[in-house]
Amino acid sequence: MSSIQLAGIAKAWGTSRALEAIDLQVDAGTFCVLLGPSGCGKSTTLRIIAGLETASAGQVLIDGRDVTNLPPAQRGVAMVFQNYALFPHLNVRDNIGFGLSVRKVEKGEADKRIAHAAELLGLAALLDRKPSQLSGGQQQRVALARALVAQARVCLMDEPLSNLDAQLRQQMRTELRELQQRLGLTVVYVTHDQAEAMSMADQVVLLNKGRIEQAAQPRALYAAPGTTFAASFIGTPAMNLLQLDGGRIAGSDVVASPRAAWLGLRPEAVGLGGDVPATVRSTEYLGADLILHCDVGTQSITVRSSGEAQVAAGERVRLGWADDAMHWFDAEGRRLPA
Ligand SMILES: Nc1ncnc2c1ncn2[C@@H]1O[C@H](COP(=O)(O)OP(=O)(O)OP(=O)(O)O)[C@@H](O)[C@H]1O
Repeated sequence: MSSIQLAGIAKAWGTSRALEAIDLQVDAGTFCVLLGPSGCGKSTTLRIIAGLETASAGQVLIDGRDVTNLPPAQRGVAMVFQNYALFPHLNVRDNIGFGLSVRKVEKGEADKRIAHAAELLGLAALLDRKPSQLSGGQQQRVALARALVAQARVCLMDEPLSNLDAQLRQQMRTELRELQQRLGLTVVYVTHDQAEAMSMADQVVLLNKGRIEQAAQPRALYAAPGTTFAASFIGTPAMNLLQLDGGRIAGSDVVASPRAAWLGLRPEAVGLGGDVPATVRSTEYLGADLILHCDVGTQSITVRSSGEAQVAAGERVRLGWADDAMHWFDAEGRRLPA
């Protein structure tokens, strides 16, 4: 098993800075997700770990060994891309084994590894097919099998599920996570989908404009976002951020904290029945849940209520929340202690 460490990694193209001061520890055998909006530097970070991009400053260590100046092939990492990068003219067997023949792994050994990976990923019956005869999910598994036969202990994945439909994506998330745990792989996985990140990761690294905004276990990130950016990026619907004005929710009489600039409330932490008057602007019925978009003073607040609740747009309601459901942030968006 291999750990990964990034120390002071920076990357610039000319005057445009893509990454600054990235310090990161990925423990051996864990699943680390790089998460963030488009352009925040996720792929660049991954490519620097892989050796496909050189850092402008800083060091990459794999298992304590400085690999900063080593070419990709000598780093012991495998990579799975969004488009799978399969060869259309080769069958599944040869696609899986491609890297082995390049590295002159002996045929008997190569066949054994291919058979094992195919078995593990449910591809054994498909070895003679061409990629065009496979579903998206099967192609994704072939790309994964190719990474596995390389026997790299570090697997780097750049949005590997983004070409799959929602249902298959869900299924592959579970499969990938199980496989990673079973084989004890160290995985660094790039996505912009926070639900994917939260459901798969041991550690979520949230990036914003080339810096680490917060790195934490999914539960810790959800329970105590360190900034308003993290608060609004994680969770569906997103956390409500209510602007405060002189210790009250702006435009209302509702008393909040005099020292904070923002009050954060998760939609599921707000309930019907309380003493905060609100007007329902619109509703979204989702079966199990009813999402209410309400106005409190001049602020908008989203409430996740039970699907059984009978509330319609235009209604006046009263909302409430527990004291410990309140998150406070200062004017710069930094979390304040409760
Ligand atoms: N080869 C390059 N030359 C110049 N700028 C680049 C290059 N590659 C990436 N960038 C810039 O670096 C920043 C980070 O890019 P990166 O691809 O790492 O973002 P990302 O978070 O993976 O985004 P996305 O989710 O859209 O793929 C962006 O501003 C991007 O425009």
